[in-house]
Amino acid sequence: MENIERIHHHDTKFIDQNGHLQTIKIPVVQDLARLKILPGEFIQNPVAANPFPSHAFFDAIDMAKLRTRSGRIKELRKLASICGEWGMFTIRNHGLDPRVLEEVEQVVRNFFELPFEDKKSSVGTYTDADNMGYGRNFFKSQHQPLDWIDRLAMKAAPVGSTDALRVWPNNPPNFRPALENYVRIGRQVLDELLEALAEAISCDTHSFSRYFDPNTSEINVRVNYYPSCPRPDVTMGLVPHTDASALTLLTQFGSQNGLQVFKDSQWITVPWPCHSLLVNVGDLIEIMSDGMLHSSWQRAVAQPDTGRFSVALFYRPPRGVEIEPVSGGESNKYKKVVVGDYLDHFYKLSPTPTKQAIMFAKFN
Ligand SMILES: O=C(O)CCC(=O)C(=O)O
Ligand SMILES: [Fe+2]
Repeated sequence: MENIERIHHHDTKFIDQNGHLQTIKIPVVQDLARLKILPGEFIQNPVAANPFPSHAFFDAIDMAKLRTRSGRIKELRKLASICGEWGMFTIRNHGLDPRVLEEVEQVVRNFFELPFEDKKSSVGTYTDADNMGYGRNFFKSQHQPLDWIDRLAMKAAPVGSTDALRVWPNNPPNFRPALENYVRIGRQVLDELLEALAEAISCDTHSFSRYFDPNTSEINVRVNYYPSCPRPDVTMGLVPHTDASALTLLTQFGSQNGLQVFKDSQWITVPWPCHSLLVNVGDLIEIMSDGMLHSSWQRAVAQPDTGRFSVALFYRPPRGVEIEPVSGGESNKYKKVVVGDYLDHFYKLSPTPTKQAIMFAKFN
């Protein structure tokens, strides 16, 4: 009993099957980790966690080479090959100063080190199920197994989109400037990669970038914290999913073996070093590229003796934009979709046991 009193709870809001807004209390994983407790709601069935890192390796895309006339073609070939195989790739020489990422790590750690009540008051409350703020998100029903994760989510673009909601922590005070710095430079990197990816599959340079607008495109920031877990073999850090973005830029720290991708009929640990950048292809690029690029089916596993953090920037065109697959021949495999319609469909359906949401944009 004594232990139970020391576990705080997130008030998690979700829309139930009847369309009603519900609130449920979900234990704060950081507290469970401190007490080394794994309640039954966290047990995933069937247990599919594969904590064994495989020997996979892929080389990082060298953005300095992409920026040279002589190196670009070769690097684009490498990009097409790695991205085609994995639905994701790592980058180096991207120009994002390591100090920017160090500051992100610092403020994220400082935030999670605050006592629960201070974390809560730092972020404030949010009143609907829009997945923003500190707590648990993407929750569907009381019967859903819980993931071993605490999260913090904010909208960084369009600028001012969450100013009315108090979802940016005000403690530590430099949290928002540090993250916004990462977003500002991260966006430049992603804009470059949108063009490179289009060229890599022999399409017009602007095939993907033309849907983005500096003033209205969206960037959501998600900080994922997977505290050390007493039973990583029976639970999951984050259930399998694709990202509902065009591209997602990620960095991670604390540990590096948490992210897995489903490839060649098995889950493989992504070869992604701490403090480096990973770019993940989301469903919207799969649609825009008419399936020539595919979004990765990914998940995160918890780890026994170390906590892990990842910070993800989800980049996508404005909700009202209609994206049209590049034409690859006689007939397209994917349909035109309005971004907002796709997102509504995606979040209504998720989580799914297999890669399903994308069928919404596919012929047959
Ligand atoms: O923690 C990670 O490495 C991945 C997180 C992720 O897939 C997500 O936030 O969508
Ligand atoms: Fe993801």
